[in-house]
Amino acid sequence: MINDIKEIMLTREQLAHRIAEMGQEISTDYAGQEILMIGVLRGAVIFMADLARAIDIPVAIDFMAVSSYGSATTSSGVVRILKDLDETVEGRHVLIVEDIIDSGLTLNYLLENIRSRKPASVKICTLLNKPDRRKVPVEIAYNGFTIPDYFVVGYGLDFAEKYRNLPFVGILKPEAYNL
Ligand SMILES: O=P(O)(O)OC[C@H]1O[C@H](OP(=O)(O)OP(=O)(O)O)[C@H](O)[C@@H]1O
Ligand SMILES: Nc1nc2[nH]cnc2c(=O)[nH]1
Ligand SMILES: [Mg+2]
Repeated sequence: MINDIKEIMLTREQLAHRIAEMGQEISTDYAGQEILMIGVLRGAVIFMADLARAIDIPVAIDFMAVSSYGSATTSSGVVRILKDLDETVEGRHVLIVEDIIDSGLTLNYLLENIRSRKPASVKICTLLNKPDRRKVPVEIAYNGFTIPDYFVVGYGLDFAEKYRNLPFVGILKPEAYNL
């Protein structure tokens, strides 16, 4: 598996260091309050597990799964909910947690959807941000790393469901795309 990686972009130490910083910043910003962290399945799971443990105020966690907005056909920005929240959002401080923001279409939809449920507040936290690929603007409150437009895997991010369990973020060798 590691032989499929051309280059490590973010080492496990860099990830751990930055996530500790993000956890402290979030704990300070929300001091005296409680957060509802909403992870977007499946990529965000690994990041969210580490981030939650870097936060030292009370957090509840929940997850949503959405369908991708379509590949070959149209990129309409319409996202379908495959798994909805179990928790109620009304009156709570929501932090949406993502592994990566690319076109912004997924989050643009999710943000509107969560806002319609009347949270006390809602902010976005992402590990990685690829601004070069943005199609719709997204306001990010907590951004781990801004990265150039390479397809990356590891630390939750997959290629065809593989590589999510790598402890670092890396760039695949071209031959690894040939399944
Ligand atoms: O900004 P966008 O262009 O909308 O792209 C970002 C989304 O795409 C990825 O999810 P994916 O659909 O690959 O599902 P996964 O998390 O299960 O891998 C990623 O985890 C984000 O949710
Ligand atoms: N695995 C993976 N999924 C993505 N979704 C949007 N950008 C990326 C990326 O660079 N890697
Ligand atoms: Mg994916």
